[in-house]
Amino acid sequence: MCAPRKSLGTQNTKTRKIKIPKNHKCNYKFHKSLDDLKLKKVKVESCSSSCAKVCENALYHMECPSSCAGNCKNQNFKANDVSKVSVSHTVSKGFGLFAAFDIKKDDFVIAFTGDVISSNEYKMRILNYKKSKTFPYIYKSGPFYIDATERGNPAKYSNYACNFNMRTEKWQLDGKIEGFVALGFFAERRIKKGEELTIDYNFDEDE
Ligand SMILES: C[S@@+](CC[C@H](N)C(=O)[O-])C[C@H]1O[C@@H](n2cnc3c(N)ncnc32)[C@H](O)[C@@H]1O
Repeated sequence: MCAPRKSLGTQNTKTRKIKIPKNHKCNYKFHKSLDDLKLKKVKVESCSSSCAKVCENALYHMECPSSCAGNCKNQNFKANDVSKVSVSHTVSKGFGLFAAFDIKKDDFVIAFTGDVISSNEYKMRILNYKKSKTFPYIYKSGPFYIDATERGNPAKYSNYACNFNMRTEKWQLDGKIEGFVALGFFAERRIKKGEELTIDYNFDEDE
């Protein structure tokens, strides 16, 4: 049977409204408690090849630094472009994410963004969300969590499907704390405009 192994939970989508910020540039907000850990920052070198979609950094799932030349194609997370998607109601799953254009296989679709928090902060927030009956949009990111509940982008509306059409990749970003991995949704196959965009909720199961 095709079913997600993680609990899907419940939520009230009838009373919620969806706002998609148009210029959502500030994609990750690292919680202040992470400063106390005095973690090193990741240093990604500019690549010597021509920063194509498959430059040497991209092959190792590392986004190129800003210092790479103007034509660099490996800047997906910094760009935080949400123009390839739209959010609409589905028949039976609440809101869902949909392709606003045809998308080629292996193309970057959208990053899952939000507050980057420690596991202690995660535990506190989960309790508070429970108390306030707020549905939590949270995924694990290495030893941290990304909480999109208050500050996420449309990626948080991705529903689960066992024959998902977006795979989740974990990328390292220049200047961010060591251990943090950004979650990017990439087209697993060619996707037609209007198709619902879905992921596998079990992508972090091995952690
Ligand atoms: C991360 S949210 C996805 C967006 C959500 N549909 C919404 O309206 O906010 C996860 C929740 O969506 C619903 N969902 C996701 N995939 C589903 C599926 N395949 N079938 C039924 N409900 C699903 C469940 O309520 C789940 O807890």
